[in-house]
Amino acid sequence: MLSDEATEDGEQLYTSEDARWDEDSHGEVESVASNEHDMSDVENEDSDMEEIDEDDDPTDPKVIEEIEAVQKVFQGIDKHFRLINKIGEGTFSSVYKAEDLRYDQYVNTWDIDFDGHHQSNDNRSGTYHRSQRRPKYVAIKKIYVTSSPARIQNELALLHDLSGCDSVVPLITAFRHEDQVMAILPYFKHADFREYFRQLTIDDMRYYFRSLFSALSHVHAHNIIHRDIKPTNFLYDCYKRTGVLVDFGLAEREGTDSSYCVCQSTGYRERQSTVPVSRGESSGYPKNDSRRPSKRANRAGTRGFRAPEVLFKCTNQTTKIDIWSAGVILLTMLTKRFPFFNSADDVDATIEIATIFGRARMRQCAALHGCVFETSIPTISEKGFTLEKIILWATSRTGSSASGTSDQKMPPDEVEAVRFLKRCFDLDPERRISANEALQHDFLDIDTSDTFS
Ligand SMILES: Nc1ncnc2c1ncn2[C@@H]1O[C@H](COP(=O)(O)OP(=O)(O)OP(=O)(O)O)[C@@H](O)[C@H]1O
Repeated sequence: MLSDEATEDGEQLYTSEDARWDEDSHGEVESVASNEHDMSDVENEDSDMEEIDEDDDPTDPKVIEEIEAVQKVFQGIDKHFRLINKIGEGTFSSVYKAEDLRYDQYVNTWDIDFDGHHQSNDNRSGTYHRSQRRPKYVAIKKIYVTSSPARIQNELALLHDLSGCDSVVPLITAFRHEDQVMAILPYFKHADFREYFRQLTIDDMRYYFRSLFSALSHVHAHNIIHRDIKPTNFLYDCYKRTGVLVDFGLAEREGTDSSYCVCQSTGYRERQSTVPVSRGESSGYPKNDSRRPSKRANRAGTRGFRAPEVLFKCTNQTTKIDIWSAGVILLTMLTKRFPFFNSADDVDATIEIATIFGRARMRQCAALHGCVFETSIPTISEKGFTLEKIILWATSRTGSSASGTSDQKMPPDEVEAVRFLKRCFDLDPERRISANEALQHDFLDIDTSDTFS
């Protein structure tokens, strides 16, 4: 559990179980820090130059001002962290890169680059002095005061519960001053998705999704829905071929916000499958429909990544909504188009999905959640298009009848990727592949022993 602790600076802090910021733990910390180190064990580290990064050079006067403001609010933070630059800004937070100045004084179980195995055998702590190693970086996520306390508490509690998986960001600690809250996370070096997604080979995609689905499998095993799977929330290192899932600001425990939806009723799917898919338009609508309460469901997420059941306001959403969003990332890579779906609202988003999947399947999907799908938009055909066709179109590999050419054939590894994509894009969440099943799929059947960690 997270608990309130007072620091030497008199701030009220939340501390996680590794007792970071908890001054009571300093007895142990001192003994850890005083362990002797075999210099030969840290030789490799010594030779590492301090990483120089474009992130490390704040030139924008606004950012410098912001960093000063943060230090003013959190008096004494500069003794713990050297704020370096702003590295991210989202709807709910600003994220700063900082050097962890007191790394050596704590047990750093969160550190996947933990240097313990480089130490002599009798050094159980695996820590050594600052001067003998590379600087350790953290990401400080300053959550905007507009987020409700319950939402902030939820994000921190979920992060805390999810610790222990290399592909999910661990929470080092968190602290609060009045209405200001900061979460301290390990810093993950990653590339901007827009800079690399067009260059990825099918093999690269296998590694990306193996890592992403490992994270999802861990999150879903805890019955947690992330709700905001998108490229900026999966920090991927193309060189190491591993990624880390971040941003649990919209995440929720499955079932928290749910109520009965017709998709749960026994035999409903069977009855649905006997409904003729090519029904004509409905015979009419109630003239005065204003007294019927509107359907309410959690729609949190990012446009373009919402699953159809979210768009149809299913009141019993499951972890499968994350699988759909992961599918959107794969479609983006295969088509080399970002953002692939670009609708401004949920109606347009439904139209975009319907253009691919066609009216017949959209009608069935809508009916599954007690909705009716009808449209007179001529570009939405009854059958839609295959995903192969969409990908070939987007990558200019289709033929034209005018020139008498036919579509190019996809290589077998791409066909396998599309087969996997179809499983992520099952319109019925119950039939959609789960994260665990995905890890067993041929597309993700790779040897990850050659990935760096
Ligand atoms: N641990 C980290 N290491 C490195 N960079 C990070 C880390 N955490 C976050 N970032 C950067 O900060 C950005 C914003 O972080 P995050 O998604 O947690 O905030 P947010 O306010 O919820 O964003 P959004 O509104 O986009 O969902 C990320 O896209 C990433 O570039």
